[in-house]
Amino acid sequence: MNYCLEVKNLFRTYPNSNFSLEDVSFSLPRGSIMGFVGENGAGKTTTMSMILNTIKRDSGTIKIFGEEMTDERTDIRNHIGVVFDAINFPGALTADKLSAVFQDIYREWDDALFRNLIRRLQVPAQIPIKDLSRGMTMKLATAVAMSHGAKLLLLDEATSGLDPIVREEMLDLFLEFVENEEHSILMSSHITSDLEKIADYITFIHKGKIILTEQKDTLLYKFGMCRCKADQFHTLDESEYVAYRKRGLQIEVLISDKDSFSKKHRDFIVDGVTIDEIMLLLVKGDQ
Ligand SMILES: Nc1ncnc2c1ncn2[C@@H]1O[C@H](COP(=O)(O)OP(=O)(O)OP(=O)(O)O)[C@@H](O)[C@H]1O
Repeated sequence: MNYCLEVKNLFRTYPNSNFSLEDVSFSLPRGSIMGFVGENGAGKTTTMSMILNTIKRDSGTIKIFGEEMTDERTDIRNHIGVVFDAINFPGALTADKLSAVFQDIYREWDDALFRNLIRRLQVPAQIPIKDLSRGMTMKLATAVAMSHGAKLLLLDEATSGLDPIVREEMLDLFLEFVENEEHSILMSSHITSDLEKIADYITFIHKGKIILTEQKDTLLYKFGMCRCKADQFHTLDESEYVAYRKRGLQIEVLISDKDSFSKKHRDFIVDGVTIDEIMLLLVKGDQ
């Protein structure tokens, strides 16, 4: 397969912190969107900052567009568009003026595309950035990330705090971005319903370790959740489930192939499962 991003065996510890990133590996195929999911403090921003090379890795390799990301490869960075939660543009500038600034910074800055995007996202072009709402600033950051010839977007909580209508507009933009099969997106979000709408792959990170990376359709249509009583649960072999969790008198059991499970166990009721439920079971359950 042709990958836009290949992250292999990343390790990183922080001084004065219990947290460590351990052996993080995943690959993002070109032309696709990967949702990056995990609890607060799981290591999503740390991983994305390493991909950008703004945080150093202790070991491991990162390949972007097939080439290794090193300190010298500023040319690769120019092809990565970034929307991080705490984006800081100079507050006194307007979106209008920002375009002129970026024209000098980015060789491939597309002023017409930028203006089209801010018009479409209804970002006021003449108001100083410091006076824009947080949602407007995130929309502006998205327009910037998409206007400098980026082939890979790193979106860290880019839609958090936005109302459902604006989020929908942003999701549409992301889908349009990857229509060109060369473009790809790695997107962290706690709003997993957004990822269910647009992601092709979901990667789960927990306490600095990747616990699952899978096609979204496999998770939503092949995985399943079975709720049963303890005596029923004890008839199952460990190899038949991914994780389970006791909730009151019920046991929730995560299944990786609900059709073959249902054929074998006709007395069990197996439902579909959401990304949130999978994460809860993987993180809070027993494997
Ligand atoms: N410079 C630093 N020094 C020490 N610890 C740090 C530093 N930066 C991050 N950490 C720790 O690394 C861990 C992972 O943080 P990170 O920001 O990557 O998590 P996250 O998954 O993005 O979380 P969230 O969903 O809350 O944004 C946290 O425990 C955080 O406190």
